[in-house]
Amino acid sequence: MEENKINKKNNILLKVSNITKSYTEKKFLKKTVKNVLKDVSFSLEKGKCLGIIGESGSGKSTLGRILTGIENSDSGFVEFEGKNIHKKENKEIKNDISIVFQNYVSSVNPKFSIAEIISEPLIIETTMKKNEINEELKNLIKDVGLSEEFLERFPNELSGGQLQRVCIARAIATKPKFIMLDEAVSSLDVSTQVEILDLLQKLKKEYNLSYIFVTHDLLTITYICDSVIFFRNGKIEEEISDIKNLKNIKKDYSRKLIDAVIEF
Ligand SMILES: Nc1ncnc2c1ncn2[C@@H]1O[C@H](COP(=O)(O)OP(=O)(O)OP(=O)(O)O)[C@@H](O)[C@H]1O
Repeated sequence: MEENKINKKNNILLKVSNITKSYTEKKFLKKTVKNVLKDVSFSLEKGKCLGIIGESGSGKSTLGRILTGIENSDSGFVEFEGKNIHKKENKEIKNDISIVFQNYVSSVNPKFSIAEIISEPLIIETTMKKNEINEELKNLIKDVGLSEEFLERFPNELSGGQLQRVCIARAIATKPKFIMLDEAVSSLDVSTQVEILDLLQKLKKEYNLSYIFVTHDLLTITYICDSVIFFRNGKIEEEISDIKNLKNIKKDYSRKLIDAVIEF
């Protein structure tokens, strides 16, 4: 039992402890403080996919920005392999973390070719030479299920699903250990969603990745995640550590989210 606990501890990739975050809003010269995240704690095991589901405005994207180091929390901390990601001396952790957003169109520069879009992180974050980058681009585009000729194209010449594949290729380019997927399939039609989720499953194995999938869609979670957190008003309402036990949820709010899917 004790050995189990130690193994589990060694296997933690991301540990989130007591995160709080508030924003101050000005309305008609009056300042109001909105508490968006309230004492949020959880962890992600290596090689796993954790789903975070909640209603619109519950704070999922804010949490995603804090977990990836884009934004600071007011209190609490996020550790990646035991190191605080918000400390300057640990800034190299950023290379181990990537993000894929819902809006693939605004995520890319329309004036850049697909080759330029995918190579951007390789140019910024690695010391690879031009010919090495060109070779790597061919591998990456193939790994996301597109042919080499796509490298010459521009974003407006791709479908939504193809462009999201390009964003995924860019996200895996520097071989991160962790990808935050923020509503990454929500803008796609259902059959393309399944294709992208299958691709993410394949890449998870090939690249040894761990995911957090932030979404309002339970079907996406049941398709790809190992565990799920139900998020409400900036707080964890309930956590199911094995997605197979989803039927054992206790809280009314989680039940409501599940029933909404079943009715659909
Ligand atoms: N930079 C900001 N300044 C002020 N308020 C913000 C900011 N970012 C988020 N908020 C507020 O924080 C709350 C949570 O927003 P967030 O985008 O994290 O929720 P969400 O669960 O991801 O919602 P959705 O699913 O609609 O994207 C909202 O009320 C939002 O208006």
